[in-house]
Amino acid sequence: MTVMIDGRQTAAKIRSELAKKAEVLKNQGITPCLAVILVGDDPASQVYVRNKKRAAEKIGIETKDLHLSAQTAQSELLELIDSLNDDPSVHAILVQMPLPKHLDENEVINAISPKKDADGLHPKNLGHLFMNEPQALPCTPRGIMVLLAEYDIGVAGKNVVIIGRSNLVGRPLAAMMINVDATVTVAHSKTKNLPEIAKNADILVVATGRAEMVDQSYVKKGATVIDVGINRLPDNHLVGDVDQASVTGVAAYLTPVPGGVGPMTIAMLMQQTLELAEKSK
Ligand SMILES: Nc1nc2c(c(=O)[nH]1)N[C@@H](CN(C=O)c1ccc(C(=O)N[C@@H](CCC(=O)O)C(=O)O)cc1)CN2
Ligand SMILES: [Mg+2]
Repeated sequence: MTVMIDGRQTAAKIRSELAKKAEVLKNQGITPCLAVILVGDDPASQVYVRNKKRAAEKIGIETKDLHLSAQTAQSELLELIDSLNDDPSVHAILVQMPLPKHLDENEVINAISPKKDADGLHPKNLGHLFMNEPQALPCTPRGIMVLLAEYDIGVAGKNVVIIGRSNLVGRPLAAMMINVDATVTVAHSKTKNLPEIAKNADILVVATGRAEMVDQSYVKKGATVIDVGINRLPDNHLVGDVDQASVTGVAAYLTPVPGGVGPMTIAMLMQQTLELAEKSK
């Protein structure tokens, strides 16, 4: 039997706790505020930004909506970030990724004050994570750790295989897993014998960006499978990086797409915004 991990329900529970925290902050004279920067008109990014703003509103977090044209120059974006860094009414800043190709994402992330780093992607915050003294954390991997805890899936001493080495997911997740005593393998597109390596995992995290790539030949019986992928098929339906039908019955736990990791990313962004607002006191 495979238990489907309900990210929607877990995220909703977290959001209702966060609404109470936001109320407490407001009573202390702090209105938490998240600045959301979107450059260009990528349809998926527009949906994510809209969902983030909606979630913030419901919790009682103010948002500053900064939508820039796809032709925005790097210098203009950096100036905007500078002004938000200096604005005491803004507690958290996020730049929706990916940015248009002409922009340098690393330089942009580096420009955000680490104290207002809603996504936990600034090199200083990643450094804190690597030293196991976490400050702001990347939202998707943090959401995965919370989901595992919610379902009492132990991590210490487990073999964790992460397929994908992005700065957004794979690399920070590896650090988080090491910090709680997992044995971690990070695999990627150049990894040899990938199914064999994946089959060694007690917890398999798939963030390849390739629709339904991972089937049951990658999964050990009884493993936990976390699907980070979001792929829209030509018929408009959404699938993950895991072939869910193939893995069902083999995995003990599986995150669905949609409704698994995605909603947790947004809940963690809200949590981090409140934490940054709290620390600004
Ligand atoms: N600055 C950032 N950019 C990006 C991040 C990020 O964490 N910070 N992650 C992804 C996109 N993303 C948030 O930005 C994100 C993606 C998907 C979901 C989500 O809730 N997905 C739903 C399905 C939504 C749909 O119907 O399309 C689900 O999985 O159930 C939330 C956040 C890249 N960029
Ligand atoms: Mg670029």
